[in-house]
Amino acid sequence: MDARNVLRKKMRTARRALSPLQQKSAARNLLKQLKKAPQFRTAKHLALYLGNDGEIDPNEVAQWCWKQGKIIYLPVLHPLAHNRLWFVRYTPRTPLTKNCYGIAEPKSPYRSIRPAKALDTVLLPLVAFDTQGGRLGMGGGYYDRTFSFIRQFNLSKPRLIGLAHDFQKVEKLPVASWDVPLTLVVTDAAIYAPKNRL
Ligand SMILES: Nc1nc2c(c(=O)[nH]1)N(C=O)[C@@H](CNc1ccc(C(=O)N[C@@H](CCC(=O)O)C(=O)O)cc1)CN2
Ligand SMILES: Nc1ncnc2c1ncn2[C@@H]1O[C@H](COP(=O)(O)OP(=O)(O)OP(=O)(O)O)[C@@H](O)[C@H]1O
Repeated sequence: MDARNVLRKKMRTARRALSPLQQKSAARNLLKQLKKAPQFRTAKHLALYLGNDGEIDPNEVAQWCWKQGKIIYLPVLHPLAHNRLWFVRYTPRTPLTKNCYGIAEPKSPYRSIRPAKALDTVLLPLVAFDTQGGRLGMGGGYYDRTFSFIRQFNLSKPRLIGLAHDFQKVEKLPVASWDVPLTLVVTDAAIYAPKNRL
């Protein structure tokens, strides 16, 4: 197994070991930290995800966003384009179904799709992160492929904010040529902003 897979395994096991009570408290603290970030507060069209596999859960964030009148979206596995994501409107009444990984996603993706480039901010799940904007995901390359246009055209939007439990921080991740750097990482305990990216 290569070093990335060893790290993935270790972090995923640690995430899954959290109790429901620890998850609940982490989710609340995450919202507290996120509210301090202007890149989140000012976003109108915002993507997040449904917690899975011990990931820090953005459910509290979603509730708060709806109250604020923000419009939120969930990633849906693209039915045609290989390993890419679509973003579909998510409301408290959106019917969900499980995708091939067992992760819930909106049932009728053809309604209310928003192009990735028209999102203000994306909250990304991750397996491990470093404080220089590095992100290790589940290994499908979904987010990297979907947001490669940001680097390609040197855009400032959408802003990519990684969400994690604080223990998912590592010293330094190897950077792959296709990695799209994160604008920020927000955890239950802190906000990490890469030095040259504020
Ligand atoms: N909550 C959440 N939603 C998400 C992601 C995510 O990381 N978290 N994704 C972020 O990209 C996309 C889905 N990507 C995924 C990639 C791999 C696996 C996974 O569990 N792989 C298994 C084995 C693969 C298989 O069953 O064929 C594994 O590694 O154990 C899950 C999701 C879109 N939605
Ligand atoms: N922009 C891209 N174009 C082509 N291939 C890509 C691109 N981005 C990633 N990939 C491919 O996807 C695979 C998985 O990448 P990586 O291990 O970095 O995924 P990840 O960031 O951990 O996963 P995810 O984004 O799904 O959470 C790699 O083998 C890589 O070759």
